[in-house]
Amino acid sequence: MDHTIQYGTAVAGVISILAVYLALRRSSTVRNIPGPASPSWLFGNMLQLCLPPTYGDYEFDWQRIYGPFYRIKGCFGQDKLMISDPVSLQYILNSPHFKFGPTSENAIHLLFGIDSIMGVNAEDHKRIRAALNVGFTAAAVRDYIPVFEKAAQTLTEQLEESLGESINVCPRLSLATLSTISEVALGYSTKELGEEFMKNNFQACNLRLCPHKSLIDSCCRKIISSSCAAIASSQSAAQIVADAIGARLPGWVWRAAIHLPTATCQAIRTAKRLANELGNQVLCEKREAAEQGLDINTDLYGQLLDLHRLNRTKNTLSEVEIVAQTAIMMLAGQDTTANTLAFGLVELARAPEFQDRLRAEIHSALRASDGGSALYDNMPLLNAFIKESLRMFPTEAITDRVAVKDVVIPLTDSLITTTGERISHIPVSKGQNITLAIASYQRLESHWGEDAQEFKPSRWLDGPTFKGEAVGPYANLLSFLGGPRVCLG
Ligand code: HEM
Repeated sequence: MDHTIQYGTAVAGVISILAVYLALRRSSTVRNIPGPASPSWLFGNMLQLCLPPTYGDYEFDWQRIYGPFYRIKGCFGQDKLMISDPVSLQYILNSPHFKFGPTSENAIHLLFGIDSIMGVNAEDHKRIRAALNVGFTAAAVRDYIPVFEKAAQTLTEQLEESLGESINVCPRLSLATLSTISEVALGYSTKELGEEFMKNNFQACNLRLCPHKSLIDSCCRKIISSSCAAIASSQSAAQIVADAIGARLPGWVWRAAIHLPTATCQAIRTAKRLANELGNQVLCEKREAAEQGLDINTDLYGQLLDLHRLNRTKNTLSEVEIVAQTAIMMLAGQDTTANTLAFGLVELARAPEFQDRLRAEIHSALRASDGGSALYDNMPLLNAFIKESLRMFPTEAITDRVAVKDVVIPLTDSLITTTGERISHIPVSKGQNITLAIASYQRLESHWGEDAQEFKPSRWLDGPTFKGEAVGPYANLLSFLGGPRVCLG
């Protein structure tokens, strides 16, 4: 009898849990957001999103059909929200209720370290950003111009030497960006970085696990020309499933897995070791130089060390904290910048007339500068070209976030759910996976106009470029994201 009661209670319990689950499933707003049908339970819409023949083949169509806020299926039937609505994006990027998706978070910890600017959160993040900012103010960047010009000159000479030959510009652009970053951040030339570091940094940039690499991957499929073979996508269906499984594993499994004898784990371990050695070596040399009374305020690390030694502001970093930024500093800006330039060059090659006008503008500005640095802000065509390259080819085309608590996301315009309800806010539960669709946002016709899919620098010269909410730190673009974690560089 007792057993029958216990059995009955257990069955009633299971049925109640099931009923609550089904009720929640039914009432889940996310489930009722319209979106494309899922072709498979295993992959959901992920193959269409991540491996289309050309970037955006499905994504941009979905946006046209369902608007800037829709639902797709991830692997194993998971509901994901795809968001390109400017009001929602602005809200999410500035809200403390969202964090990196689990795969990005674990990859950041492994590759850049938990004490790097991308690995820390809340107050620590604010403090490290405030400290690093000395190297990224408008005045600091103006001081870097001779370094940028030297790198551009070297690259131009190399390209001129290979006139008439078919060459891959991507590794050269990558080398040029690494050399400028190394010089302005550490005061090191690429020669001083050493062969092993350089080789490993290129490899680490290309690791599929590298948070910036996955961004670049998703964007590279946009390139139709084979001239950028070096930055061709390395994603595959197996990797998409592996990422989905990895996202469900706790952090300790990731930390344990890094010791596996695979090529990827080996490359990550080496990248971290080399960055640590480099950071320590640079600080040691600067400490000695300062002790000899030399000025070390000539690059970012010198300034950070000087501020720490003299304790001039409350935002100083300890030597250990400065060293911990080396991996992110050397990786974050290299391929992001190089690939943006590569996409821009492809568009220039396609538009010889525009190329001629741009060249004329640059030559005239150089003549006006009379041997000094050209005034880049006074080159409207060049600035329009840069903005349009960033708009069309954001290196972070999509990026994932997770809600850390139940939260309500605002929308620009209301939408009608699959149950016929009109809603102007979307309630999402803690743990909800969200994809910030940056490339889609930057081609939103309601925001940028009917020609949003066209590469058209003139849009930046012909009056108002966009309608509605302004977002992002630069030119209303989200290529550098926004909010407290906006790109530092
Ligand atoms: C065209 C060039 C670049 C693009 C498109 C770009 C894009 C981005 C994006 C989208 C993020 C946000 C990542 C996320 O939170 O998911 C980011 C963060 C970051 N970027 Fe860049 N980046 C560029 C160049 C650089 C350069 C040159 C540097 C410095 C050397 C740099 C340093 C950083 C750092 C340190 C962060 C982390 C900021 C934080 O978490 O507070 N970036 N970048």
